[in-house]
Amino acid sequence: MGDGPPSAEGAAGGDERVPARGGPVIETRGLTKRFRGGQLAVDGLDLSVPAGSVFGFLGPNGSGKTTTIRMLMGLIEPTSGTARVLGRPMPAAARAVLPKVGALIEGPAPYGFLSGRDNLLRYDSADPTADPRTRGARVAAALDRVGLTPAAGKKARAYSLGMKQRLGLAAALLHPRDLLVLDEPTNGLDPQGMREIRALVRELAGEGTTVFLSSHLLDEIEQVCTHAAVMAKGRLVVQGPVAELAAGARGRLVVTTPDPGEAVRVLKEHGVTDVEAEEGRVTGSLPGPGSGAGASGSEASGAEASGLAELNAALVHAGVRVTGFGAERASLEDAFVALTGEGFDVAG
Ligand SMILES: Nc1ncnc2c1ncn2[C@@H]1O[C@H](COP(=O)(O)OP(=O)(O)OP(=O)(O)O)[C@@H](O)[C@H]1O
Repeated sequence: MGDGPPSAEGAAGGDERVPARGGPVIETRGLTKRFRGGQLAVDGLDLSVPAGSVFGFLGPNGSGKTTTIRMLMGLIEPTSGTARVLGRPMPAAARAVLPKVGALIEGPAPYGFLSGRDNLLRYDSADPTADPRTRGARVAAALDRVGLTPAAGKKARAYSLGMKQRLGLAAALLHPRDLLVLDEPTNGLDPQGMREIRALVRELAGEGTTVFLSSHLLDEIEQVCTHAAVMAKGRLVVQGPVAELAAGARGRLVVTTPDPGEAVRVLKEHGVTDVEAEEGRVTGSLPGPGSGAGASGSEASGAEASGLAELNAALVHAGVRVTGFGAERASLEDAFVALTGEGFDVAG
């Protein structure tokens, strides 16, 4: 807040390049923000968001997500580094880029004394490029899109948080957009509200809109995103397709047995770490692909499979009765923990 207005378009040399088809919709190089108090909120960020992706920007509270989004939208200037959105430099090209971007940042703030419909009419009329003759139809379509038609005439102050969030999305959807940027779109919503927003995001992505959404919820990213970047303390930990990120983490071994004590001993002897036993179920971290095995997902799982066979044989050889044996697929949370050495501890 109060970090100065975005500079006028053209200040950075009027670069007119448009992203190649399939090229990044958002691209940053060394993007850094140090606030006046000295707080380094974003530190040397290199982000690349492919066209057509649903890109999850993941990190615990305070990891720099909102600050990054504010720089991408030209709301604050970076301390150093560059950001390009839809192929144009930000904040220099903000006036040309922002009409093509729908954004929902820092929570919805409709006028409580106006109905949902009137909020959208007011919002649309503030847009000099919006044709007043088609305003009513545009607003009705946006309300319909987010499922607010039945509540369109209600004062926004009577809306639940989920309804306000949907109203914010409707405002972002008044015009067709190349990119949607949503900061914590499901924050504070109940499970039903979350499902509705996620379904909407999937629908929009299915129509070809690139969606960039921040979240501190790992399972949310796994459910809706094709790609993700993980932030911790202002720095990028990793980015890539979600399937690859999860595959990079080691799965967890699960053995079901009536002899848990013996199973624990044998597994530990064979290099399984972090072994835990509870009620006939023993779990542990697999000796992973890290040591010597190939780095790609398929090679790693090959190495993992042969390790599994040996562990199973060792258990049987030691006379441990095994009723179930296998590896649970690693989740994005496992990947995060493996990459940062920290739990993904979220306060809310
Ligand atoms: N205007 C500001 N002045 C000083 N420090 C700030 C400012 N805005 C954010 N910060 C600090 O920068 C860091 C990153 O904050 P940011 O809001 O970007 O994180 P976040 O990942 O979006 O977290 P949250 O989900 O809680 O918003 C935090 O330590 C925060 O206190």
